[in-house]
Amino acid sequence: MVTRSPSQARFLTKIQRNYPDNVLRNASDSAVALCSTSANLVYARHSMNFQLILEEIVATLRPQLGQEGAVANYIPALARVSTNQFGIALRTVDGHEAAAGDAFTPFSIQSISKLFALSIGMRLMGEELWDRIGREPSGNPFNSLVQLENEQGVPRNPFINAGAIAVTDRLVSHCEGKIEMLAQLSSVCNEAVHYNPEVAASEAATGYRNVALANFMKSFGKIDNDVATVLDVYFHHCAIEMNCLQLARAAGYLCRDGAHPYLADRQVVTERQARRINSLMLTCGTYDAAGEFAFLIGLPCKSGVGGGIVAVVPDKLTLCVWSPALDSTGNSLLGRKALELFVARTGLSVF
Ligand SMILES: NC(=O)CC[C@H](N)C(=O)O
Repeated sequence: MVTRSPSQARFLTKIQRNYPDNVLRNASDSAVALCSTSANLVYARHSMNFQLILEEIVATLRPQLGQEGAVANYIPALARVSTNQFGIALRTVDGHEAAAGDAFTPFSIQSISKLFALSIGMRLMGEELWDRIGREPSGNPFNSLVQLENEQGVPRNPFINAGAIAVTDRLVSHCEGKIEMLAQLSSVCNEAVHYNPEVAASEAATGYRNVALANFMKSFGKIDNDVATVLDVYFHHCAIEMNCLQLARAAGYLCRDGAHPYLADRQVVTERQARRINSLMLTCGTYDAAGEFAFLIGLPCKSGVGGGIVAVVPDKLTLCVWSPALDSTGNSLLGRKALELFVARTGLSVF
């Protein structure tokens, strides 16, 4: 007799509802896609070989490497990264994995860390976290100052720089921010992860806008701790290095209702919190391109200027794609194209 925790049982019921014949749980690299017709909803079985799909995406996009976009050169340590790289990896709810291209090359996770900082903040503080941080898309670049003045130092959402600095301030009040982040990430991706000290130092040396954002919020009484301390933690979070597969694993709790990707009986966040994080990723996770991402891809996504994008297919899988050349909104150009191809090829989208 298998014993299951309430969260595991809830999760299993949900999966069985979505997949009546349990194909996803039983077949190694197959999945079931929920298809709709104009008349009614039907469950259609597609045999999906995810490894093959990822390899096809790499083959399609590799010829476009280095043609368009630019690396984030406002952080000197990132300006040296070769644009000639592309990786993609995924992990399904039942732990099957696929990886292609440069999926094992470590890169700077940058703003993808905002996703994990938010998760830690929600776990530690619950609703209280929202006293000083909004939940609306900003419609402005990720490092913009303009809205803060009108909105009395309350950032629009936790995924722009001002919002993540505000989250980091709350973390500094509740825990050892740097240590907690590494502990959390190492736990959810099942191996040790590290900061790149050179990238952290490079950010600190040139992070004038972040210094301005933090001081501006402090002037409104919205930052409790010493600004330099908060920014030191924030810069270190951005400077964590991981590869595509590690990130696909680490974000796994977001496609399994908050349940830890590796540890039975352990929630990373609650089911409701996981749903809310996914909602914020969809509406705010790619800055002022969030509308375009929702329109073209329709998945909760979180990007970073290192060129990584994490995407969630709720109840099914988490995906990470990486290519360093960015578009004008700071999102990976080929990363976005890869996600478009993945959704077109698999039909896996929340819509
Ligand atoms: N969008 C990003 O990835 C921005 C993160 C970067 N470290 C910054 O603070 O500007």
